[in-house]
Amino acid sequence: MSHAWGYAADNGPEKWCDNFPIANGPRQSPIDILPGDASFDGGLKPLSLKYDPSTCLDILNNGHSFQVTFVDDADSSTLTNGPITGTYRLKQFHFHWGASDDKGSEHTVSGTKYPAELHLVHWNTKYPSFGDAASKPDGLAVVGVFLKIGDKNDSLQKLLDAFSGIKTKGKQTTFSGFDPATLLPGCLDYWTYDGSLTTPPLLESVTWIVCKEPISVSSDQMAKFRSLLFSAEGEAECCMVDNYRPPQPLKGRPVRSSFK
Ligand SMILES: COc1ccc(C[C@H]2SC(=S)NC2=O)c(OC)c1
Ligand SMILES: [Zn+2]
Repeated sequence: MSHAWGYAADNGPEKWCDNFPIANGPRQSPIDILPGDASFDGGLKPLSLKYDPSTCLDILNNGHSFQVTFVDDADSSTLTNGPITGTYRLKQFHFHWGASDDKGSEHTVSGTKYPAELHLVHWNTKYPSFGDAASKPDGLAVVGVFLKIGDKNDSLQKLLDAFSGIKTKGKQTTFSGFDPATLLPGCLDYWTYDGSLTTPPLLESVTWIVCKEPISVSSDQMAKFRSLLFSAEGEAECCMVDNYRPPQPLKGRPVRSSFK
């Protein structure tokens, strides 16, 4: 496999196990969520997501997706309650999407793929840093939100309007005052299970919290996602599409729901 992992045939998800054997581990993500097999857990608390737009720092094309990064040196933007204990700080959010509207999400629901999926990445403040937390079994909590084709999403549009500055791999621009709460669905019912990062290093450190309700995105907006490039300036252009890992074996893990 070429050194750098990616999503192409020669370096994509089917090849990641060559350099990252945990790819075949016991708690890999994403998964296909089967609502009928999930167990309602009345002990699960509602999610408490409290985000401060002033902690929004920049927007970056990292060559795999685009991400918006937050200042995380204080408990300004946090996730508490839900299935987790303690306080987790928002580090970044990013997306996964397809080359067409019929695919793109990482998690699926009864085999249904959504055109895109948002990941809001939080780290457990019982550890000194994000990097340290990323290697611990309770280190990270990622909130996943599905995107479904429908009305234009004005909050997403603010991200898309910044794409001119981050078209190629490695490009980054300042991006301030964005409130990630505007990307959340109205209903915060969720499924939760123990999983992993969905890209190398595939660390099994994520408490997954997948929202049942999707947010909307228009087909024109999805086309704009696909205008980003995996490639760097000056390289042969490679459209940033199909940057999703397919569902992985559940291996006996319980999936709980916060709703009946
Ligand atoms: C510690 O090193 C990493 C590496 C990659 C990602 C992003 C991956 S993991 C995910 S969920 N979705 C993605 O695309 C990380 O995010 C927490 C952390
Ligand atoms: Zn992700």
